Amino acid sequence: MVQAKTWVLTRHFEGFPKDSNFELKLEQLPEPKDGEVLLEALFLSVDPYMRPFSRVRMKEGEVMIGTQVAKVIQSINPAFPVGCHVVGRCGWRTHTVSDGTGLTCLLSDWPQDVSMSLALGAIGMPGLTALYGLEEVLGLQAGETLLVNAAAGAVGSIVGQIAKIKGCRVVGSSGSNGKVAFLKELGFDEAFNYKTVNSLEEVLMTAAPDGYDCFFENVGGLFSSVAIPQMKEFGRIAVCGSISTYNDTNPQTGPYPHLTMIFKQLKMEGFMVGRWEHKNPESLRRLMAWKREASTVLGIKASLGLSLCHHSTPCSLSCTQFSIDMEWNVSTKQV
Ligand SMILES: NC(=O)C1=CN([C@@H]2O[C@H](COP(=O)(O)OP(=O)(O)OC[C@H]3O[C@@H](n4cnc5c(N)ncnc54)[C@H](OP(=O)(O)O)[C@@H]3O)[C@@H](O)[C@H]2O)C=CC1
Ligand SMILES: CCCCC/C=C\CC(=O)/C=C/C=C/C=C/[C@@H](O)CCCC(=O)O
Repeated sequence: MVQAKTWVLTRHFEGFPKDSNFELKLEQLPEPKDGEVLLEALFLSVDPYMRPFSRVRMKEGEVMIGTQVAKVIQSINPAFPVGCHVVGRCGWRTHTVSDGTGLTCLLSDWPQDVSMSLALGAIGMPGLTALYGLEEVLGLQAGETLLVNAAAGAVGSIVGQIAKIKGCRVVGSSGSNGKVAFLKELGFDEAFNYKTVNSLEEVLMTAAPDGYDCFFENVGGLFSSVAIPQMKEFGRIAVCGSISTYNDTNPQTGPYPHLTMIFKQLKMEGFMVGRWEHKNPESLRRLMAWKREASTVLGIKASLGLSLCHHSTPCSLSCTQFSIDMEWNVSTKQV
């Protein structure tokens, strides 16, 4: 009988998540029955969406939500034979008995020299979010100028790279000089540290004096208020995330964008990556093809072992994220 280690959300987050929000619990798993598989987690994902999602979708005492790459170690389900690798919404746990619901096999020809951790990053949900935001929401065209914030993150870094592949001019913001250097390495035309600039407005204007055709919005709040007036007439904004507001205990208020949106005739559309799930198999192949065409393109490791920022491990960019070490100790310090 297998014993799973699970991380349980003991208390809903108030402000920034803390170690004390979680408790390690052991769970005896039953033997898999007909149609079931036993999974062993290899890579675990931590994404910003878990903060707002957990608040509305979870009860205290439940295993923390999250996606993982897992290996099938026992199977009575022909769709998932022993040894195959899957992506599944199993939550923060080492082992899972699953009837196959919500499991997706990794691309059958996943190359040996590409870490499967990318199935949680560039060639997984964050990569798909970048692709759909650019193609389905913004309809980004060659020659256009794109702004993306949280640009060194799992989504933003792919947004910038795909936009460059499409022949666009890309401006990205991030919160450290190390991340700015990383964005330059990825081929961003302009990158700046929003925490140290004297004037966000000035730096956005200097980076794109004629304004922005498209804005891939990950941050919300103050950044958004300053960026929206920098759009060109008929500019398009894809609202992917609002990470600067997820830990707020009191909602942020204005300035509100309505007047700028009217005068500049802007389009702003929120989206969730799941809207285009039917396109995922083909889209994942496209992301993998880009990754294979040029080793630097989309070459960001999602996570190694169970360390959970989306850069390489150890992360040289000082991301403040959750991490869970190989002994399954959870921590919210920098990784
Ligand atoms: N709509 C959808 O379907 C999806 C939306 N998302 C959203 O996309 C966004 C990016 O996600 P992802 O790339 O996975 O995230 P990552 O965890 O990879 O990166 C997040 C980065 O956001 C920046 N950030 C954090 N707090 C703040 C803040 N208060 N103000 C400004 N920036 C901040 C930090 O970078 P820095 O140091 O540069 O500030 C941080 O590293 C999130 O908003 C997420 O919710 C993600 C997946 C799907
Ligand atoms: C309920 C409030 C939602 C607010 C939206 C917040 C942020 C946007 C965002 O980050 C959306 C992310 C979507 C991620 C989807 C992930 C799926 O692949 C799996 C999620 C299901 C799960 O983990 O159980």
